[in-house]
Amino acid sequence: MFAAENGLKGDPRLQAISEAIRVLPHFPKPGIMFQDITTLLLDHKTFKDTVDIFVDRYRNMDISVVAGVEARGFLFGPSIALALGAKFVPLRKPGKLPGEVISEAYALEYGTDCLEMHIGAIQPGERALVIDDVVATGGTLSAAIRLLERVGGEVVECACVIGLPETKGNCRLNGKPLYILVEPRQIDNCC
Ligand SMILES: O=P(O)(O)OC[C@H]1O[C@H](OP(=O)(O)OP(=O)(O)O)[C@H](O)[C@@H]1O
Ligand SMILES: Nc1ncnc2[nH]cnc12
Repeated sequence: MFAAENGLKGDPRLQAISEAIRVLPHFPKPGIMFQDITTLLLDHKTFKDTVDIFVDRYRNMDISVVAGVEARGFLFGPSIALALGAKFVPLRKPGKLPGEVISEAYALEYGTDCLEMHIGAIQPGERALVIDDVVATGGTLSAAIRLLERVGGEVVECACVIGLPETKGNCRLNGKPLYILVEPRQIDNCC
């Protein structure tokens, strides 16, 4: 669900967040409209508003785990975790975590990728929020949900700053709710 349809209708922070995201056409390959959140991070107020919206939403949901998806989920997740009094668990690409891991493969547009999580990072029954910058097909978040559920975690919700149109239907999010702040803008400065 989009934040604007869920209590934040007309909230000027959402428009500011949308406008702070740079849209770069044809990155990393032709035809992709890349949603670049690094420009949002340059704007302290808007960056803080982004984190605060998530913190306000999850403050009273008894979340003890914030799981961030590599790489850009790492930019938002730790701040949210600290504000909630929760632990932060990194979900990393293959071969990056030094300890014993469990892995979940997922489909990309072309080929597959994989996310890994340290065994022992979360305990059965812990309530988790999964955070990333963008959801497009939902494949990445679905793998994240599977990882957490394999060790008995309860995924309360997945949260993203941006939801691409492909998100509609949410069919690949394993039945878990998805909370999105803004839709992508189509273009900034084309070609
Ligand atoms: O919903 P999906 O279709 O799965 O796509 C969303 C994922 O794609 C991007 O990461 P990317 O795979 O580019 O990895 P990176 O952050 O390591 O560059 C983005 O940060 C999400 O994690
Ligand atoms: N258009 C896009 N911009 C940024 N990250 C993405 N991940 C998948 N599609 C993306």
